[in-house]
Amino acid sequence: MALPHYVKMVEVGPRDGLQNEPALVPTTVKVALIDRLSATGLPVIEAASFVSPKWVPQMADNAQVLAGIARRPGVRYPVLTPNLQGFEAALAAGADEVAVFAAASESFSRRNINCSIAESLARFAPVLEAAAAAGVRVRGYVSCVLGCPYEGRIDPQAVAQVAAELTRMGCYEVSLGDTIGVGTPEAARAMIRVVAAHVPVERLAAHFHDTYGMAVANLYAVLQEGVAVIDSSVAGLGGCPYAKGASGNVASEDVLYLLNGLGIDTGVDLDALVAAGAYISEHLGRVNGSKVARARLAACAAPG
Ligand SMILES: CC(C)(COP(=O)([O-])OP(=O)([O-])OC[C@H]1O[C@@H](n2cnc3c(N)ncnc32)[C@H](O)[C@@H]1OP(=O)([O-])[O-])[C@@H](O)C(=O)NCCC(=O)NCCSC(=O)C[C@@](C)(O)CC(=O)[O-]
Repeated sequence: MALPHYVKMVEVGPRDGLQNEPALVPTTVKVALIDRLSATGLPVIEAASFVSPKWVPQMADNAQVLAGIARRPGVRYPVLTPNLQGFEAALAAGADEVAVFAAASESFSRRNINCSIAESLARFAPVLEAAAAAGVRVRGYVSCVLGCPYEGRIDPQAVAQVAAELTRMGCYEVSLGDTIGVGTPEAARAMIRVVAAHVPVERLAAHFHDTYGMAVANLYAVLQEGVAVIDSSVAGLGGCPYAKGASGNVASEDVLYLLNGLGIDTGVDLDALVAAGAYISEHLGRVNGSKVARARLAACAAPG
């Protein structure tokens, strides 16, 4: 299949990236990061999650984050909602889009949201109903699409079943998470082919973590299968609190460099994205997880 002409980049750093930070990141820093990201041309920035603060303390300031950001016209700011309680809180905080999150692995579902896959889907049903009534779009996630930290290999048919059910329930897009970043290109391609037999490929997103350094290669494989929505995290921030050892999402700067090199339009400015990643890396006091950003920053710092 020909490569897409346009890819929608979904920035998940402020949520997926920061949810795993051990020290609480000040709300003002989260807001400043999101505002820097929205100035880069990114069309979607996942801003927070409305989950139990006992489970993920880093996201406890979700409403303050939504209240603090300067919403840019044309940019969407989805938030994660695992149940109706989360949805109602998100709506009250002014969320314009939400995401529900399931898994293709029973063990991961239990560890992440304390219920089976079937129970999670049953919990999402009232969220989707309430969202439809409120005119709020809902995205769906499926975790562990290329491997599970507790069960190992995951059958692509299991991924397809959950993705198809989320679509049937009303999710406009389903994001497929390689939560622990164990995929390789042909496995990613094969998984997409199986899922795309049940859900149109235009409605699928790739959400790949870079634990084994394969994410960019995996993205190139699934772009060739027609996937045109990519989730990524500025400076490669993150990990998952319920997947020990999982590193961050693929870095947004690395994805953009790949897409620019392939001549695929995104509307995102690489220099502005590098600057946003430098800002948060400096705040967190950590090495920038994007190789592209490190190279660009080093080139800027070099004399002459
Ligand atoms: C789903 C629950 C809440 C179930 O947790 P539970 O303990 O089974 O829930 P419960 O309904 O029995 O409620 C227990 C307590 O939580 C409260 N509660 C209940 N719901 C909410 C809510 N929405 N917001 C705030 N508080 C809530 C509720 O009020 C109660 O409070 P208490 O009476 O004890 O004071 C919990 O397991 C949870 O919050 N899990 C979140 C886990 C999480 O955020 N994981 C990371 C995101 S997923 C991810 O990163 C993967 C992804 C999406 O990026 C894709 C990929 O890479 O694979």
